[in-house]
Amino acid sequence: MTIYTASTTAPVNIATLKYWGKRDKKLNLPTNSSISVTLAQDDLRTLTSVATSESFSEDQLWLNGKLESLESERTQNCLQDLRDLRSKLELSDKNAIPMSKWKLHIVSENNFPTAAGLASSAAGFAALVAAIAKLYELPESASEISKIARKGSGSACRSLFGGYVAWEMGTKADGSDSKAVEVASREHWPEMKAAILVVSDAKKDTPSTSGMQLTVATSDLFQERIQNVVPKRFEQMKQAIVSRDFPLFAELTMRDSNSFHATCLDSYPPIFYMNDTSRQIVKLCHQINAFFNETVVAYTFDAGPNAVLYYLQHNETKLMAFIYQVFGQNQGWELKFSAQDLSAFKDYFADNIADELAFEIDENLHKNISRVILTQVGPAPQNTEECLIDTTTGNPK
Ligand SMILES: Nc1ncnc2c1ncn2[C@@H]1O[C@H](COP(=O)(O)OP(=O)(O)OP(=O)(O)O)[C@@H](O)[C@H]1O
Ligand SMILES: C[C@@](O)(CCOP(=O)(O)OP(=O)(O)O)CC(=O)O
Repeated sequence: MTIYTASTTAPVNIATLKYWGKRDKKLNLPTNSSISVTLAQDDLRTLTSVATSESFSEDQLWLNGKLESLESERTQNCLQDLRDLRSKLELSDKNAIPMSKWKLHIVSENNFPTAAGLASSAAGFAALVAAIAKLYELPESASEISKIARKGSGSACRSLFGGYVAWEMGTKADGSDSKAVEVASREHWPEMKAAILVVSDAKKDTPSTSGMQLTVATSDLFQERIQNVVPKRFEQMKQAIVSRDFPLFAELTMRDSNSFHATCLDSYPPIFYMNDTSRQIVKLCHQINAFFNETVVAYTFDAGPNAVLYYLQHNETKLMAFIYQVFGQNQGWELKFSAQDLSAFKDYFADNIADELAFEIDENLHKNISRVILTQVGPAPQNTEECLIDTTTGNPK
């Protein structure tokens, strides 16, 4: 019996204008539009292989080597939509293989911790949907496919694109206009880099889905955010990206992270995603920008304490002089920087910063960080020849 396979890698994306709140829980329709930067896949990615064959008896998912349930309504919605599109294709092309009726085997691996607030669900659902779309040879555009990933996890729709991405909230009740679109390609602004400070013990306070439901239901501040703050910011941030205006992009990003976490605190009972370490990092970023009298860094925090710092390549030495000074003892530096780069950061700190410093650096801050992930803006999901499925058995290799 022939087994057909396809494999795709998909990226993580980190929002600079946050999605927080649903107007429809089943379809994952948001209460505001959002914007994100797609990160490079050498550092953070999901690899998903899918297989289908007339001989398979049930849909199965292996995630990081373990069988996982495919029962969740969200996953079922994704599989159903993909099968519907395949079935449409089969009706229009009598030679098409009737795969839409066959079961699927899905094998997926994340090269980073799952469910640790590193947007694994975004990369995970984007990879799942993109791999099946490839297997089914669907002709639909990335924006169309993003609507299916959205049903898996809202933020996953943005991982269907590389570079700078908007999720347009849409207004229709059926969600047909709630999709991801490209704001600018990676090539438009390739200088954008990201440093993720993974805060130890990054256990989630409240899952995103229930957290945002609570905020929608109880926060007064949230109404102000979605009605007056975000719509304006959405346009400004797109403009900042198009014109490569880092100071504006950075200020909007930091303000939006703060605004999102303020609505969490304003929920009742309150939700705390940031912790003391997160707050110290916020303060440090403002101190760094004030020190240089220039915006060299922007922070943003998702539904957890990990910090994502955005900065431009040409400011790397200035920023990393500080960050390496504080977090140099953490893991992750050698993966991206040579010994020469690292000593350049040290020298810059010693020669240009140490004597001028008007604030104290907390020498213990690194103790609350488990590792540093150094990455940059990256491309859309990629087809790959690497396959996690044994093509003779249809099971994981
Ligand atoms: N490769 C994958 N394929 C399919 N589903 C995945 C994959 N990776 C993660 N998921 C799904 O996403 C869930 C984790 O999502 P969760 O929102 O809890 O964490 P997160 O995405 O890491 O954090 P956050 O969304 O707050 O950044 C997993 O339990 C699994 O159901
Ligand atoms: C804070 C966020 O990261 C929230 C992401 O929420 P999810 O996309 O994980 O939520 P569900 O749609 O319920 O799966 C902000 C963002 O990525 O825009």
